Amino acid sequence: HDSVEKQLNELYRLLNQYNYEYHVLDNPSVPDAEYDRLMKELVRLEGEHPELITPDSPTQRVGGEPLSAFEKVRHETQMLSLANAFSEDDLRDFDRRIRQAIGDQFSYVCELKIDGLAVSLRYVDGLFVQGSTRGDGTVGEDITANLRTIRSIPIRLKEPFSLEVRGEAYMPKKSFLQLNKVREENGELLFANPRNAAAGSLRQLDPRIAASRNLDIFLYGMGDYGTTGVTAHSEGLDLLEKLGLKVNKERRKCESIEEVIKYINKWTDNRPNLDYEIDGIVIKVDSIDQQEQLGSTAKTPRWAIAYKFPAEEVVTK
Ligand SMILES: Cc1ccc2cc(C(N)=O)cc(O)c2n1
Repeated sequence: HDSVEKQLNELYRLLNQYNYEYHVLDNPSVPDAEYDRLMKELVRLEGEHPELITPDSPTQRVGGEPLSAFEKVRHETQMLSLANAFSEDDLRDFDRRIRQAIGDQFSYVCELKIDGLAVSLRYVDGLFVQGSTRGDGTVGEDITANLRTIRSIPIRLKEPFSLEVRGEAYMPKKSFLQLNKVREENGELLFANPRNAAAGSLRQLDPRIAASRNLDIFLYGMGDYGTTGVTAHSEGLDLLEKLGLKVNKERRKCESIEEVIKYINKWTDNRPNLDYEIDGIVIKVDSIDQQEQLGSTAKTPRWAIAYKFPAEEVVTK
C-alpha cells in the first residue's frame, strides 16, 4: 500500500481542506467526527515516524514550549495606519480633497473596520513563515507561534505566492463573553472588550494560551501589490480570498461619497448583529495607480480614511 509519505500528504491535504471549509468558508463538508478521526490517524502516523513531521502539518499549529521573549520583526513594507473621520462633513472634505487631486473618475471600496489587533503574515512560496504585530508600523513583534494557532490562517496558500498580508486578528463577541465568564468564576481580572482580549491573547509567550482563546482573523491588504499584478484594492481582496485567506465579505465598491454614506448608515444600524466588533468603516480609493498618485503622509495614506462610529457608552454589567 501507499508509502508513509503518501499517507501523510493525503492526510495533510484532507485535514487542511476540511479546516479551510470549516474556519474560512464556515461551510464544512464533513462532520467534526470525521475531522477528529483523520487528525487522530495523523497523530498516530507521525508518532511512528516523527522524522517525517513537516511545519505545514496540521498537528504543528499549536507550538511546543513557551517563548522566553518576542523577537523584533522589520516589516518589508511599512504598515500604514488610517486618518479618522467622525462626521459626514469629514467624509465630504475627504472626498473633495481626492477630487481636487485626481478629478472625479474614481471608485471607492468600503470595508467594515474590524476592532482587533493589526498583524502582518509573511508567506514564502505559499508557506506561512512568519507573523508579527504592527508595532510602530516599521518594526513589530514576532508572534508567529500564536498566529499559527488561529485555525482560519492557512499554513499553506492555494498558490505558492510569496507575499506579506495584513489583517486584523480579533476575538468573536461570543468567545469574549465566555472567556470573561470563566475569568469571573476564577476571580481573575476581566478583559474590558474583545480587542483587549485579542491583544492580550496574542501577547502570551505560551502559544497554548492563544490556542485556547478561539481567535479569528480577517485579512485586508498586501504589503506590496506590485508583485501580484493587481490594479485595484477590491481585486487584491478577491485574490487574497482565492489564495485561501479569510476576507470579510461585507466589502463593497461605491461610486460616490453618497453611496459610502448609505453603506455607513446601513452598518451603523446593523452593527449589533455582527459576530465580531467593528469600530468603524474603512474607505479607500480602489485603483492602485490613483492611490500612488495621491500618496501617503509619514503615517497615513491620503487615499484612505476610517469613519469611526461614535464611542458607545460602555455598558458595565
Ligand atoms: C491601510 C489600512 C490600515 C488599517 C486598516 C485596518 C482595517 C481594519 N481594522 O479592518 C482595514 C483596512 O483595510 C486597513 N487598511
